[in-house]
Amino acid sequence: MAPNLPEKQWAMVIEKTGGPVDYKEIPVPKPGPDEVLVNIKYSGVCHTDLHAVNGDWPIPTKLPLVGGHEGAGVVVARGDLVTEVEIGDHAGIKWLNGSCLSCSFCMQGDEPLCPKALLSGYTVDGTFQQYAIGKAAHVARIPKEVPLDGVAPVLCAGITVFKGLKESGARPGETVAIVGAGGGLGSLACQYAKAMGLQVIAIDAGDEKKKMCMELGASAFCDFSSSENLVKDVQAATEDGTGPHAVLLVAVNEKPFQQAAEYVRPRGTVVAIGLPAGAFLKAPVFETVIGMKTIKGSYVGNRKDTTEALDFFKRGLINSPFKTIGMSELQKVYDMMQQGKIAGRYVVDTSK
Ligand SMILES: NC(=O)c1ccc[n+]([C@@H]2O[C@H](COP(=O)([O-])OP(=O)(O)OC[C@H]3O[C@@H](n4cnc5c(N)ncnc54)[C@H](O)[C@@H]3O)[C@@H](O)[C@H]2O)c1
Ligand SMILES: [Zn+2]
Ligand SMILES: [Zn+2]
Repeated sequence: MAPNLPEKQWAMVIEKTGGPVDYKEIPVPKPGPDEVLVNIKYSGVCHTDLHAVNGDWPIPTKLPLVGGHEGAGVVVARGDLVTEVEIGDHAGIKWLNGSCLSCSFCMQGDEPLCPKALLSGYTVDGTFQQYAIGKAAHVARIPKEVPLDGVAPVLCAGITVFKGLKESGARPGETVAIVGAGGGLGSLACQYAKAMGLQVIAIDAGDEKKKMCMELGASAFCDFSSSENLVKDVQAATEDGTGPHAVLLVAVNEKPFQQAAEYVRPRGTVVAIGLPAGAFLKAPVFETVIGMKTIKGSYVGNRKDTTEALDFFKRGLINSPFKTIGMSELQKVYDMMQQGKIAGRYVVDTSK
């Protein structure tokens, strides 16, 4: 442990499921032998953090809990076994805090599927604190020339949509519908899709999100709140009217998970990423079979996806909007998120 580290730090903590989230002083954690301690400067706020507060999902969180899993900062201490990460390196703590690295999933680069995976801001404390712990093998290596506020949302939203687009099999020139395009994952998905040479149909609600999606490179916007027939509108937005080649579902609402298989093009792929509580996917068997459609899930990304997603950002290909707010005001972000009012991503500054 570096001698000049403080004993205490500021953090956002929930004591029980349902919140509230309190700004309080807690001890600075000490890294274990295979871990690093990162002085988090900025952390993005993902809808997953709100699911964790609300207890939406079938897996319980640890309690008390420090949420957050898009944390970007500077390595300030490391355990005795850590050789590949240096003090002073810029690093990111992402959703996958650690995995066993030796099970059959880890061995083939499917670390998110590891039965022993540690989840930041869920099963271990996350990044809504000034000093957070990550397994050295899993921390994201952030190039020094990259701004830590702007890169924070890449650490979950970016990696996840980048992986989802790869899983969709969509090729340059083809069309992808992004459902929930105005949110955190969606806004990054518009940019990654554009950078990959895909055409984007953005689906979300309201003029602010429409304007943002069009600026991010979408070629069409469908407003789910005012459309009388979304399936027809999405198909009509494609060149030959047969629907998009792929659909990325990043909305936090069950309805689009029951619609996407209807408007995806024959041979097309629906990729489910958003995790609305208690929701089910639905598809008409007849059209799915005779249209040879694929429906699949996609879950964050592995270490290689992380490096690649960060590299897109470093090359200046990803410029999704974010707003910065003091970490102590996290509850305000949750309130806006609950109401679907955030266009893009909020990033918290851990110094305030
Ligand atoms: N699979 C994964 O690996 C993974 C990773 C990160 C986040 N997630 C999940 O993805 C979801 C999205 O997270 P986020 O941070 O982008 O949330 P967000 O709140 O920023 O964005 C969600 C967007 O969906 C839009 N929306 C709501 N209903 C819709 C509908 N019927 N049609 C189209 N759009 C609709 C909202 O207006 C909003 O813009 C969350 O459930 C989160 O837990 C999954
Ligand atoms: Zn996330
Ligand atoms: Zn494993």
